[in-house]
Amino acid sequence: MNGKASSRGEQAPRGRFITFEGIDGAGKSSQIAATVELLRARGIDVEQSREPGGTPLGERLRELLLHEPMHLETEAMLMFAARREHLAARIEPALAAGRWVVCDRFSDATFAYQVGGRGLARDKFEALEAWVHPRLQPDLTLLFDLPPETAAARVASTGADPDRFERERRDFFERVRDAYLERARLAPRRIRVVDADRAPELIRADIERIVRESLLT
Ligand SMILES: Nc1ncnc2c1ncn2[C@@H]1O[C@H](COP(=O)(O)OP(=O)(O)OP(=O)(O)O)[C@@H](O)[C@H]1O
Ligand SMILES: Cc1cn([C@H]2C[C@H](O)[C@@H](COP(=O)(O)O)O2)c(=O)[nH]c1=O
Repeated sequence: MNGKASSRGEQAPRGRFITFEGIDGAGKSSQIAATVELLRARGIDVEQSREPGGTPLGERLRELLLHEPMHLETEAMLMFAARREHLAARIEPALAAGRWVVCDRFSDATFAYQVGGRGLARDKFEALEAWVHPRLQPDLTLLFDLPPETAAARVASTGADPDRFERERRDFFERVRDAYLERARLAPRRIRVVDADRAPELIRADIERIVRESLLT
């Protein structure tokens, strides 16, 4: 389970890939930390990462993506460029070595934000996804669902300068939320919708149960 190679040189079982998704301010960050802690307490070797980002190049692309105005297709392609690097440099090697990867966002975010929020053509998203990760999908995706006005109030309460996405209007986040829920309907076994409009302890308990039932039994 912990991904270390055995002394007899047997191949470690492939690690598991868990992603967290939701609109900005959904409350993923602290729940990701708690999930990583839960897995480590079980003796699982876990890498935590995020998108866009997760590699030195990906983090530089993140700076551009979050702060530099750009064409919608440029935005989608840069998201997938950062993802390609992330897969090659971190995700694939970790999974192959038996380590688990817990990642803040993956391609469901591109479907939600670029297709749903911005109106990118679906066939362009599908072509990029098929090119960059034709076979890989997360083993489990936790989709934090809540009304955009609640999420916006949470973002505002942090007092941090909002980035290019956080400055979007409520109707943008309504479309992003709808696209996430559509994606969840298309992959109900993989994408589990979590009611994020609740106290953190209740959300945490739900996530523990889902992770246990889906991946630890
Ligand atoms: N269940 C909750 N109830 C109320 N406030 C919460 C809850 N979860 C998180 N928050 C608060 O909301 C703010 C945003 O949370 P957090 O940074 O975890 O969201 P996020 O989903 O990671 O956001 P982003 O995607 O924008 O980085 C923080 O101030 C956090 O303390
Ligand atoms: C992976 C990915 C992300 N985004 C957007 C979503 C968020 O607004 C930012 C990332 O910041 P976070 O708050 O740290 O999650 O990027 C996107 O539009 N498309 C994507 O594929």
